[in-house]
Amino acid sequence: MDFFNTLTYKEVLELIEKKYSDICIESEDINILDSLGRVLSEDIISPEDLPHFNRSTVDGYSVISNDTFGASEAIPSIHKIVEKIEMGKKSKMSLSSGEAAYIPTGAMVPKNSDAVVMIEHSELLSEDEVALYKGVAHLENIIKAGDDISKGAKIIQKGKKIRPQEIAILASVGIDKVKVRKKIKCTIISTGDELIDINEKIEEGKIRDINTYAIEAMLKDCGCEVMSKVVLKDTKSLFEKTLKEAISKSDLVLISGGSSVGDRDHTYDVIKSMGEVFVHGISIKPGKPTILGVSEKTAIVGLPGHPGAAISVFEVVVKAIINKLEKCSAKKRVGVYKISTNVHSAPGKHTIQLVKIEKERAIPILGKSSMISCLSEADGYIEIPMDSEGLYKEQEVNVNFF
Ligand SMILES: Nc1nc2c(c(=O)[nH]1)N[C@H]1C(S)=C(S)[C@@H](COP(=O)(O)OP(=O)(O)OC[C@H]3O[C@@H](n4cnc5c(N)ncnc54)[C@H](O)[C@@H]3O)O[C@H]1N2
Ligand code: MOO
Repeated sequence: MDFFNTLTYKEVLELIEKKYSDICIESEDINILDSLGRVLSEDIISPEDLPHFNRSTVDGYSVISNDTFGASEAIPSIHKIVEKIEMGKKSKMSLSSGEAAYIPTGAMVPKNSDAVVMIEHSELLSEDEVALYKGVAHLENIIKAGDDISKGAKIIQKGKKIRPQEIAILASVGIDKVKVRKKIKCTIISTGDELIDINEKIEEGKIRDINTYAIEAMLKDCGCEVMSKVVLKDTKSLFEKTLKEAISKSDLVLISGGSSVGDRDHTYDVIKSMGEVFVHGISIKPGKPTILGVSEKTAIVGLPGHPGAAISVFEVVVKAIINKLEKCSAKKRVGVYKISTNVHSAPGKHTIQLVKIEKERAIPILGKSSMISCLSEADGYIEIPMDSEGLYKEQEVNVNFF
């Protein structure tokens, strides 16, 4: 007999897409330097060309390329130096045939010039005359206006999580503020008569509260804001009051423990009394007794109490919910490795197997989901789909990094 109405992992991901589509996190305008790790809520259109003038990519002599045709070590082309271009200044000249202008890397190429000869291939004959020992092709050593980014082009798509690379591109076209999703407001509720805080004296039968700390750290790592966290005894009335308050001030409530079907496991009933429960049981290992629900515009997740299971479910389920709420397109950081040994998986279950990377091999870390030591040893995890019988030694696997 099974008290759970277990769904497949794929079905759960589809329900996340459907059931949380009405929850939309508002946007705010922020300075680009504060936007690291935030999710863009608008497409970014470049207001200008980059570069916005033709620039030299080398130190040398700006010329008309045709003039240098056939130039070599034996027969250089001789040019009159008509200008010494300075950085940050507009070139004053328009080159005529037989002329050259000295130009530093990054400076503005004069009018009519279409190539630059590197300084290594030149010899000053006098103050205003230079011999060029190498011919250059049209546009050689020049980056043209708009070559990198053209005005009006979409340079970053909405939904992108901002990294230093995005800050660089925003700066390059003079954008100092962007619209991003506000931080998701979260509340953590941990339940369990046995739980004591980390600075209390340990007694037999008591368990130190790990999950409140781990969940807060994971939420912060995802860029969420933890509004409050509370540790409760397994008392239904207190649980109801706390969840009601949490729903009123949060976009996402994470509950740890009490998600199974024991007589002290109230999470399912309490969420149900306040809204809809659409998942109770997922065919994943670990993490079967996971609950997903929604009340008004708040997503509610009941995580299994075992810390290993709670963390695994956070990785594969809660992160998908966070991405959904923020409309974020970020992908997981994945590496392909060979597995060091055969791995058996649970038939009919989507298995989340912790691994560490050593000598370019993914090594499974075997232990129960209640064993916390495995987590810190792991560099990431692999997912073995429910229709697979396991993995063979040396088979290639995708490692999702923590
Ligand atoms: N009859 C069944 N029993 C259980 C099943 C099942 O399918 N049928 N599934 C097992 C699995 S798998 C898990 S995981 C647990 C999850 O149960 P709960 O979510 O109700 O979690 P608790 O019973 O409250 O706690 C389980 C375990 O984890 C410890 N725990 C709880 N909270 C914390 C915390 N904040 N920090 C550290 N450790 C915590 C708790 O002391 C228990 O040892 O259900 C199985 N049972
Ligand atoms: O979620 Mo449980 O073992 O699958 O820890």
